[in-house]
Amino acid sequence: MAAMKQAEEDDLISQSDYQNLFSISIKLQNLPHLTDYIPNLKTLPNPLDQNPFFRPSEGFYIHPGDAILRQIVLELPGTLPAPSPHLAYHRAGPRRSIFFEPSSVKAAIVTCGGLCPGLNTVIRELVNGLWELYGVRQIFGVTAGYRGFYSTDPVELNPKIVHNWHKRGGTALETSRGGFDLDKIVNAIQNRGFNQVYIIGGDGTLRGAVKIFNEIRRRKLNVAVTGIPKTVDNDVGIIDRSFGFQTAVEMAQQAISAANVEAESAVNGIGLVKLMGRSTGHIALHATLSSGDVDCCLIPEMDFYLDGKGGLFEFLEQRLRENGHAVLVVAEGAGQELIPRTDAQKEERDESGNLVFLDVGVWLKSELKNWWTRDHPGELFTVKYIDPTYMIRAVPANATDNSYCTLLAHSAIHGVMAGYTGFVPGPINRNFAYIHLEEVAQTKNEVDTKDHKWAWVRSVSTQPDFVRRFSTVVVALFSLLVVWRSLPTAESAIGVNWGTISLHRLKPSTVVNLLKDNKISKVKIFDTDHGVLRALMGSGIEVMVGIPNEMLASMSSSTAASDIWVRQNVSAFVGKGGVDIRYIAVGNEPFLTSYSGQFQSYVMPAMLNLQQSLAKVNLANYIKLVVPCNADAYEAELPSQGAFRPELTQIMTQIVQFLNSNGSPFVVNIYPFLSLYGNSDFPQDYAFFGGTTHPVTDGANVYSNAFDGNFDTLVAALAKLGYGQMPIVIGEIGWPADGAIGANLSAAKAFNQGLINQVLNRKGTPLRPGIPPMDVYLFSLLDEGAKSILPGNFERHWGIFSFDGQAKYPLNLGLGNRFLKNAKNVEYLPSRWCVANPSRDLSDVTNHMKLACSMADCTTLNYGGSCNELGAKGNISYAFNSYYQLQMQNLQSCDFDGLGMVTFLDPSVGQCRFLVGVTDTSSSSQAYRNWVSVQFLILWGIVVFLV
Ligand SMILES: Nc1ncnc2c1ncn2[C@@H]1O[C@H](COP(=O)(O)OP(=O)(O)OP(=O)(O)O)[C@@H](O)[C@H]1O
Ligand SMILES: O=P(O)(O)OC[C@H]1O[C@](O)(CO)[C@@H](O)[C@@H]1O
Ligand SMILES: [Mg+2]
Repeated sequence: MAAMKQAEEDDLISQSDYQNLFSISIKLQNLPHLTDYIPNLKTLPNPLDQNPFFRPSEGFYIHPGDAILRQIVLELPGTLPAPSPHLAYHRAGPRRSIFFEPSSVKAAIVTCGGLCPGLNTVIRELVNGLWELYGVRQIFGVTAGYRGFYSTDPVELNPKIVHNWHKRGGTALETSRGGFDLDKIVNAIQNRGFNQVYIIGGDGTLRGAVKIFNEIRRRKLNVAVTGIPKTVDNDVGIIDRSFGFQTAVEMAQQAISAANVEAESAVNGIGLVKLMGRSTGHIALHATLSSGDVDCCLIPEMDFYLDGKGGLFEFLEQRLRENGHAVLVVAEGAGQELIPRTDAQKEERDESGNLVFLDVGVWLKSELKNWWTRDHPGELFTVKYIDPTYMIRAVPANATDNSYCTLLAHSAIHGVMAGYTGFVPGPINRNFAYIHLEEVAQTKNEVDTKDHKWAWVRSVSTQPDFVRRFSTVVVALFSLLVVWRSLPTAESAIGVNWGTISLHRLKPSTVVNLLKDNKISKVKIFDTDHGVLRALMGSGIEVMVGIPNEMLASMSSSTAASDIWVRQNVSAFVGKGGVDIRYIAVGNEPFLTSYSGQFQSYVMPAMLNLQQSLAKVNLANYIKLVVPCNADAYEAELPSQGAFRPELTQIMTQIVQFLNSNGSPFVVNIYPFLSLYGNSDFPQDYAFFGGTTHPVTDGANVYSNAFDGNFDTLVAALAKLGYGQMPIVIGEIGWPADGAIGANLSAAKAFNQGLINQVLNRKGTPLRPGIPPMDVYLFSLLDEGAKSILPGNFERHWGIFSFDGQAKYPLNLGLGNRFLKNAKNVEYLPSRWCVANPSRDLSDVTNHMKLACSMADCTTLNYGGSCNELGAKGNISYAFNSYYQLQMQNLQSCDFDGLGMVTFLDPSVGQCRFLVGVTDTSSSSQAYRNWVSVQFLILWGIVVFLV
């Protein structure tokens, strides 16, 4: 009885929880409307008022305030889950007033990209809906995708023509990839007098639609644009699911059944089915769940491997032994990084620029055969490979998808007739909503391999998780912490430095997701920013935190100071579900020559105090103290003669002894770029990894790159102190992509990829052959626009990602993904830029520019930078925009005494990117902005005074 009462009480929500629920903040997402840029458009009553079948009753029309919440699962009682504020979208459906006179409507419908069941239904229902609901009579189909706008005449459509189309697969309008020519498309829309444009397509198409919408808005045309999301892969974000997806899953059943029959009817038979899904495995997952015949499902979101313990072959071996057969489903994008490719194949793209995949099914089939012949020579074995991919997407939609397509088309029409533009209609939590085109174009829907659906797939099939594990002996030793974590033969790992001296700072949780998406499992930060540490909690990522040089004096003063620091910054975060702190960097390059020894005497005492503090909280064996040194701590003509700088010999001896007794590695930062930058005689190719015409010969050893030479100089220096075997971690290494001659995208890519390949190939160096550095932390993850440019303008451009988490170039980190994945869910400010007003005389702009650039980042404008060739006006616009974004697009910040103006057209030219800021106003970015505002006032005062 008491237990029941308790359970009832647990189910009750207290009054305060209700208050909590109703006080949640909700942000209604922006939905563009024609009146945003064409004021005073005439409205008309909705003709549905007169429609005998509808006879709109109370509540029929959608009210402007009707909204759909994106997240409807709340956690009560207790704190509400992220995100805060909760996002809401305008509800789709007919409006009381419309902004188009039906007789003046000229609608265009186009389909782009690959096929998908239901395309013809959407076209048919657009035609029927426009015709029947609103009385529109001029409806045209644009043929063969985007290129059709300008290369062929459109075809006139009416309900009679489209009558049977929903029963046909494919698209009666034809489709294509490529052919996106913005000017030609918008000119054609304008010339042909289209005022409603319905664009049906996938992620690429929607990105194109965003550009068309922006251009139409720039030209202030009375033309509404909507993008209707099409994808058989179900990879479009925000909406519940895309049309055609259910049909595809249903069709896949036939292939899986056939594979099962073939497998069952053979001795040691394997049925292998490839399904579509370039970057997401939704079809494979759902087909597996509903079929019940599948033994193993492989999707792009999950790595797998073939050989060895826990691998695919081991699993299949067991299945064949138990059942005599097995069925394997693989999504086309799975395992792409495992398939060997020629250089040409690595670059091959389709007309739209999508990477062309190799056939994972054909490859798997051949690997399976090789495995069996190798391990079971002479034993019967059959693999039947079925590729139903085009059959699946070429069929007409099933009943569920057909009715979905109908609602989708009608939602689009209602929105457009009501004057909305630049939007996508789609179901969110089973209610149709209008979503900003750009938001949809940027969001991807991937399979969440941590949710219950994927867990269920694994539990039904008992397929492996394909996570490589240490042997139990190693795990036991590891947990006893007697293992020398830095065994010279251990796998090297690529990690990254995450610095936060930024003007536009991404949310820490966004950055942690970026790390996870890129499978980066080691990160080095320069302090113990609690926002960053909180975001890293539970991520499983190993972290090196840092104590800034300025704090060394206090750390060295007493164990009381180090106790507090450890308690507040380390013990408060480690533990189950916490941050996996593995290293504490005591200072950052504290022996740098330019510091003239100011931190030198604090390092050892600080380490000793910190070691004691760690011991008090039982962390001394798990967390290692290290001292990242710059490579200027040692010197030599030739690597074998390497020695620490004479004035450092004593302290280095103490440090190295300390590191050795605690099982810690030596951490060094090596920058071949700086050698090249600071020395005009330095042979350029020696800085990279592709071989050199200027090798360095050191006795029997020949060095072909600066990194190896530098590394071995350190090895020799350590050997002189008696620690030639000490493991070495590269704390920072990288190449900037902008801001100097030689700092560009291709050089940065060549250096970083060369380095990663060399490390992962375990080549080692002449003094440590076959033993690469223990870990390598790339410098850096993101650009930091607020860094001092004393060393050079390049200092703000070290990121492999730009400040907003967008990959600058394709880079294979060797961690499982073939390329870098961009940050997801970045909350940008609106797509607006501030530029120089072309109608104004700009001769008085100098002070404005100086001020803008003293606060915002203009380093790319200088010689060697990506925006160096903009010309005078372009430079001004760039400076204005950088400042405007820094000020969170505050309208006044684009004034510049009337010389600036806001534009909706992206002024970026070639590789010169005019940024749009991100909306996070948290922590240090805000602090920095406050700081710059003060500086601004001071500077402004000075300028006024000087004038
Ligand atoms: N970033 C972009 N900007 C402008 N147009 C684009 C962009 N990406 C793709 N497009 C254009 O959109 C059209 C369709 O793109 P794509 O071939 O990638 O198919 P999709 O719409 O993504 O559909 P799916 O991949 O589901 O078949 C093509 O005409 C292509 O040129
Ligand atoms: O062979 P095509 O027409 O380029 O299309 C193949 C691609 O289109 C899709 O069906 C939709 O994106 C993918 O699943 C597939 O990779
Ligand atoms: Mg696509």
